[in-house]
Amino acid sequence: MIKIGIVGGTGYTGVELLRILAVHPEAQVQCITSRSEAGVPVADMYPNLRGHFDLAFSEPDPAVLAGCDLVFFATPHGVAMRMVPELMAAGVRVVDLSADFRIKDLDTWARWYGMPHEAPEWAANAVYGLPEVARNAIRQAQLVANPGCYPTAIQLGFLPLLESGLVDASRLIADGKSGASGAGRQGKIGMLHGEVGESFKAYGASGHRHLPEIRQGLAAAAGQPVGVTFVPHLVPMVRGIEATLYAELTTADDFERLQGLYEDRYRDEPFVDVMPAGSHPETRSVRGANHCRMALHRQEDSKTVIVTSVIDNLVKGAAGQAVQNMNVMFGLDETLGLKAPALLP
Ligand SMILES: NC(=O)C1=CN([C@@H]2O[C@H](COP(=O)(O)OP(=O)(O)OC[C@H]3O[C@@H](n4cnc5c(N)ncnc54)[C@H](OP(=O)(O)O)[C@@H]3O)[C@@H](O)[C@H]2O)C=CC1
Ligand SMILES: CC(=O)N[C@@H](CCC(=O)OP(=O)(O)O)C(=O)O
Repeated sequence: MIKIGIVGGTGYTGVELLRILAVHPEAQVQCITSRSEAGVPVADMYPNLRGHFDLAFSEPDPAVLAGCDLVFFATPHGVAMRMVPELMAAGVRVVDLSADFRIKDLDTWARWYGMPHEAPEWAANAVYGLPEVARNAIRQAQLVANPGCYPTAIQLGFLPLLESGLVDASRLIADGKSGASGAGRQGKIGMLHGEVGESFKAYGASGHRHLPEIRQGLAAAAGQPVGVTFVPHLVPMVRGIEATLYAELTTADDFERLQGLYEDRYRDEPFVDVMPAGSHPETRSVRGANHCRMALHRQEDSKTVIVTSVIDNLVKGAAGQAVQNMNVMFGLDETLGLKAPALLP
């Protein structure tokens, strides 16, 4: 059994990790931290976990965490980078769900996250944990930076186009929509039901912190710098991300090849489903599941390829992908604990 610690267990991604790990046959959660709820039994706070966990939340204690095989950080940005060096020295493996280790250029990181990076050596060593791209590196990694939610849906949707060089990499557009759980569990006026319900808006249109992460991943796929416009939107639902992606084919004739290209690229990927061209993947088709579903579209004989891509932000966009990374790191079947289909309706 893999001995697991979770730092930041009371947030949405923390409780989603617990929901997935509760039925994972190789994982044993030993410690789950919360400073504000220390001493409270996990099942008192989250009744969906009654009968699954006999643990109480505890204060983060580096000595206890150092006794784990793997620690997940489900904390706000800036927390993991302060605690990870000590865990690395103790030989513990870490999957960080925050953005602390996702961006390699630390000046860029500091600009978007508003603080200097405090563990630059580990930022350089961390493996960006998108298994569909970096499976071999993840196997060996001591520190995995779990991708952000929008960047997961967007990178998976664009990858085959960029890897094949069939589109103009300088003019990509990603239109993202997320449910409110993407903003976490802390109280914020903008996330009240009365503010989010019956309404729909774009935000971060002049620049969102996921932009440099998306750009970094797409540039690696394209083998050249990319130009990408990303605009996120807040949708009155709890879970789910839908990304509608636009790219210009360099030759119009190539559209017919694209469906085969996508199917070939993801044929062996257990969590990526390429639907028939023209389908419209819905967020509810991935709700609670670790899948990314996508479909290709073209309007008449336009040179614009449209890809629609959906994930559950808390599963493939966070906790599910983190457990997928754990499975890869420990040489387990990658789908262990993640086989459940989506909840529908
Ligand atoms: N929500 C989503 O869809 C996604 C979120 N993420 C990322 O995952 C991380 C967690 O997100 P989410 O679960 O939504 O966040 P929440 O705000 O809901 O939860 C944060 C958790 O971290 C703990 N925490 C806060 N500050 C500290 C600290 N200084 N030291 C130790 N623990 C701390 C909190 O408990 P306490 O204060 O009691 O200690 C709480 O349990 C974030 O970095 C987020 O960006 C990634 C992908 C998707
Ligand atoms: C709806 C909403 O507010 N979403 C969050 C992104 C989700 C998130 O937590 O970001 P990471 O994936 O980087 O951790 C936002 O736009 O900041």
